[in-house]
Amino acid sequence: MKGYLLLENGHRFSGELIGSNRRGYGEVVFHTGMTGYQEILTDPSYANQIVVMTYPLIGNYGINADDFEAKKPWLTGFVTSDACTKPSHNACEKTLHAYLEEQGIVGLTGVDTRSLVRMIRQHGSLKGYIVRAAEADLLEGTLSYPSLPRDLVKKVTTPEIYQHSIEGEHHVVLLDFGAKANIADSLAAHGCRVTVVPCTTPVEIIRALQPDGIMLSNGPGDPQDNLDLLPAIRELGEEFPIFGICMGHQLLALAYGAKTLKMKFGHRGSNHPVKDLRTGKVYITSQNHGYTVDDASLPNTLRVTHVNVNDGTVEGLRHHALPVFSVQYHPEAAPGPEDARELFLEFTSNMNERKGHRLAYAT
Ligand SMILES: NC(=O)CC[C@H](N)C(=O)O
Repeated sequence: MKGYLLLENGHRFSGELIGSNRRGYGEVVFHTGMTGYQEILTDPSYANQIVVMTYPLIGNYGINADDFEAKKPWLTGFVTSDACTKPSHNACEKTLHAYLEEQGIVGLTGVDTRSLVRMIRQHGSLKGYIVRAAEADLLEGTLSYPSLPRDLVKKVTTPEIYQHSIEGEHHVVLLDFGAKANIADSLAAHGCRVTVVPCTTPVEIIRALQPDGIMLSNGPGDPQDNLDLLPAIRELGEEFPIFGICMGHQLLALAYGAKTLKMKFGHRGSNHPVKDLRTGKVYITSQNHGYTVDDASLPNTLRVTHVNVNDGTVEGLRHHALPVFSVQYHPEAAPGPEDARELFLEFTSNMNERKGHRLAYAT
């Protein structure tokens, strides 16, 4: 069935509807990864966004049982140039089309994604609807393009505390702002027992879990919609090593008094170069964010450790005195390169050091 992506600037892009034929509304963003669409579909950070894949052929290895980043997709639409109907992979369980349909997500394929992405790059991010062609003419002119909801993190966070892994040398409490599964998996792979908690869990409850360190996860929407969560983050930083990823990085920066800004169209892809200013080393990283920490607003307590090689934006921060650090990119990748995995070692070494100090205090 024919469908359209109707953009708030009045432009429309045509294609074939796939998946659910429910109308989809969201901020239209693009991702430049050649692979990893299953992880992108289920990364909660895409809540209320319509994701356009710039790589033309998507769906060619189908959907498998292992690569989900969350139980369900939170995005509101998926746009491709060519969605493959005959996937081939030994782990493939279903087609992209079947998965979108089963999850109630609308997709649009056969779209001129090149010109769509050029438009987004020129104009900045745009909001849009995916609708059936039959509806489009009736709707156009009557549609409004409201801002995204401001409670997205609270919508996607776990409703209750749960144990992700029960064995491990270090106990990490993961504050779930919309966490990708691979963050907890990567912690477990680095010898951590992980307890996942709702983003609003009070500090006393976190303290009672006796963590060795705190992980602040990725998450959807504008970081400034979560100012109520900042006092707890500040308080936790006084007591525990902290590692923040993406939304976790932005909230950490806000907690110490920095500001965040909306970027023109963000960074979403699997090959963003990031430089570690301490070593001069460049990492190829996986990214998905539309906001950035404003380096001009950084307080004296925070140091920039990493910058984006393409546009110079802040990619990593460290507290000047506390074992608290964060990155804007995704060291857990999924999808993407694993160059930055060593940050998990930095976190476990901070937790070891804290244990050393505690032992020293005890003797
Ligand atoms: N992946 C993330 O955590 C994204 C953080 C935030 N929602 C942004 O777009 O910048």
